[in-house]
Amino acid sequence: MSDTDGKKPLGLGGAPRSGQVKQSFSHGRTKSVVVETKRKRVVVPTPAKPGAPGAGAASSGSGFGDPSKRPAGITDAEMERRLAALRAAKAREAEDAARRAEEERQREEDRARRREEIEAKEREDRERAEALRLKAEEEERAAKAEAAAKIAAAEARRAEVLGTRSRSTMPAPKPAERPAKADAAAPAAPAATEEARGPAGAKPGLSPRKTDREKDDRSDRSAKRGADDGRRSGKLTLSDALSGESGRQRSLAAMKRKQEKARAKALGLGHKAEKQSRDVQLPETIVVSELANRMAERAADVVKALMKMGMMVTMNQAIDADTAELVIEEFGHKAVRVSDADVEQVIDTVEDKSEDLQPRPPIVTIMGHVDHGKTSLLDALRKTSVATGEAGGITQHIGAYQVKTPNGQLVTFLDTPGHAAFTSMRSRGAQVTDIVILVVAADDAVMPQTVEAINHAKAAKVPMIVAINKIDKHEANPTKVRTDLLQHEVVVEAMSGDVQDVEVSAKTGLGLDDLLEAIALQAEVLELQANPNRAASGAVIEAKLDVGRGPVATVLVQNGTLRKGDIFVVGEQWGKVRALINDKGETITEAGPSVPVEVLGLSGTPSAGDTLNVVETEAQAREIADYRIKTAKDKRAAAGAATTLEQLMAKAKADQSVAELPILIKADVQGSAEAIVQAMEKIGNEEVRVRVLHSGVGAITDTDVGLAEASKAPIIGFNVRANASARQSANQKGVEIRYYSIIYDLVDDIKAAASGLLKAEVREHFIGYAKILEVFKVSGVGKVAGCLVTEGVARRSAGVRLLRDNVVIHEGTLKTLKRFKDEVKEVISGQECGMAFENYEDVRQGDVIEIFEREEVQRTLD
Ligand SMILES: Nc1nc2c(ncn2[C@@H]2O[C@H](COP(=O)(O)OP(=O)(O)OP(=O)(O)O)[C@@H](O)[C@H]2O)c(=O)[nH]1
Repeated sequence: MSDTDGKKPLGLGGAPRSGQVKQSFSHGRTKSVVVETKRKRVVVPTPAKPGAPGAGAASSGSGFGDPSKRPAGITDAEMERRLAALRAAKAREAEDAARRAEEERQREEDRARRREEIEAKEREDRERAEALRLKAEEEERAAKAEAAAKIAAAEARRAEVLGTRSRSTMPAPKPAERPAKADAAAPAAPAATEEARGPAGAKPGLSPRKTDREKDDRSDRSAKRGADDGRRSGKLTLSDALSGESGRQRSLAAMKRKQEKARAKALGLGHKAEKQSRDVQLPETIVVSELANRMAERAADVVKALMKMGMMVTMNQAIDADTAELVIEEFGHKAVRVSDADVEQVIDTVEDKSEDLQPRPPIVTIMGHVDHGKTSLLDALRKTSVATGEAGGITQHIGAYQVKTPNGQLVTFLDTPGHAAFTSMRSRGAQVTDIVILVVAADDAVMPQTVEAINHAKAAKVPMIVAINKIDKHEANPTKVRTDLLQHEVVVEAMSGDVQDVEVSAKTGLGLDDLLEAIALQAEVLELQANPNRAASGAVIEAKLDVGRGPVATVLVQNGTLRKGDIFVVGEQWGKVRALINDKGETITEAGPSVPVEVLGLSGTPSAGDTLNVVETEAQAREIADYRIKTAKDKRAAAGAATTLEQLMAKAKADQSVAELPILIKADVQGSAEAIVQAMEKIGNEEVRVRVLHSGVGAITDTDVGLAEASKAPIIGFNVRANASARQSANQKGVEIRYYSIIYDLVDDIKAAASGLLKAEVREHFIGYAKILEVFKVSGVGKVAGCLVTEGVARRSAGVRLLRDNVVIHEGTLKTLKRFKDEVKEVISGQECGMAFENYEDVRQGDVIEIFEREEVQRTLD
């Protein structure tokens, strides 16, 4: 650098030397070009410093290391400063090198120490695993020896019994062979250890039962390592450590399983119990524990299986049938789908064989008009006096009693307050009566309720016996009763008919024996039989909630024998018979066919007419009851949807075929009831009418609600109210009860309701005409008619008719009504507009559009 011109900056490296050259081109153009020339690098040797190996390298290029070769233009002070900096740098370098060497040495020491530790640990693990293996093998040997001993003993016994049976037919292991086999397995593990060195090989506990896959994996690993095994011997990688660890655990578990298997084998004489495949009844939903129960599996296993399928459920949760079916298949069973209603199938409905049938007492219901002496007659038959204890002389309870005839036959009497219970029982399918006794007072005549009773008996196809009561009275006229009955197609024997008639007096007891005889005769004709040796079934005659005894039901056993302790389902209730009490108030242990009993032990109060069925288990009973509650609820919800007057009207509007308004009328007196019925009959025309389903006198009862529910009719109460239970059931069933005290209000309301059933009248108003002048085709809209409104007004919302030569071609609505470019609501006469029809394209020039509006006018009944 001594030859520098002094303008160039000072640098350590051989900086390029540069100069400018002026180039000349044609037309006088010139260009200055910078030319750089690189100097040859001069290496200046510098004295090497002891202990600083890199010192020589640092001096290369500049010659600063040698103060005698100072570059030109450098002051002494500058030179000194540079040399000092150079020395300091060299010293730092030397220090760093020394530190690195020391660190390297320490790391080497650490590595050696860790290697030793790992090797020691591996040794220890190997020893422990070996000990465990030996212990397990020892136990296994013992178990096998035990099993073999048992097998040998069994074999000996069998040989003793059979005499000829050869030992060779039984592949029983000889006790001596077993330990040998077990020993043979032992060297296999060390061999594996040899084969795969390091942690993978450190699995002396690996059972010889290891699967092929595992063996393959292991050999794969060994092969992979192959070449560097020597180099990496004694090293423990994380994956090796983990796999070694899990391998050991698996081995222990495998050994345990093996031991258990050996033990089970020994106990079962070498045969594992065959897994049983079951048919599992599967309803629409099932609780996990119940599913496990039906499969005879552990609930925990079922929960586990469900978890594997991705369903996190507990054993008390319900799962759907599809999921349950998968689980059932998983466990190797067969699912048998049953619908919810199938729960009822457990009820024994098998027809009795004729040889199992035995005669049973007839069940007799006494019916008749009020005060004709029903209760008195029953009392006289029972020789008790229930009638005298009754408030106001009206029968207030439902009962069933058994009476013995003079010739020793039993007759079961049902005492019902009129016909409601009889009908309600029949409507529930509980046809409990075999014979109806129609009581007609000889001093009176055939009355409305007598006729009702006749109709009920005829509808139920139950034979009748006419008891002409109060024959003791001097004004009694039995012949009139007989002739009256003729009008109602009841021809008694005295009138050469086939209906038995007996003249009786409940007061004096006259003719009672004849009546019982007539019953016996009728029963004989009916050949009443039942099978007492089967699960009982019966009908609820009455049920109540007794303060002391809980829910109590009077049940008439119809078939089978009901016993104390029987589990049953009755309507929506279920229970276990805690006690049976007969009609005399005595506790009995069993009740056969036709025996009325009070049943204690119910879960709740059933309804009259409900059927009682004995089932096998409590679970079944509960399941059926739950199912019935659910279906009843659904039914109520469905029924509740259309029984108010408003709903009925709405429904009628939606369904134009309905033109009848059904109602039930209850009034305080007969006169009012009749007046209301007549007024109702006058409401309506040829399109609608009011239909009185039933009219009666007295409070609104459960029976009325039941009838109203069935016919989806409202109940009209005129100066009467519903009793508490009727109110409750009306609420439950969604039956509307309306109270009135002024007949005109009632008539007006019903008229309004019936008017709602009338179809609304549709009136059409013509509003304008438009003539099509031209037809355009507009993309996205279709054909648009360019029109002139010639008369009235064209309205967007109005109806339109297309007329061609005064013939209606199309009727519909407008898709668009435009005035110039704008969509408008209305265009008046004299203006031009564009119209397009909804879903219609065939418009032509010269066609006329008729525009009209429709109005619905609600009609009312006059
Ligand atoms: N003289 C006479 N009176 C009788 C006879 N049977 C019933 N009575 C009377 O008739 C009235 C009505 O008798 P009940 O047995 O209560 O009549 P019921 O048909 O059961 O009446 P309800 O319970 O209201 O349906 C009572 O006052 C009885 O004493 C009879 O054979 N002769």
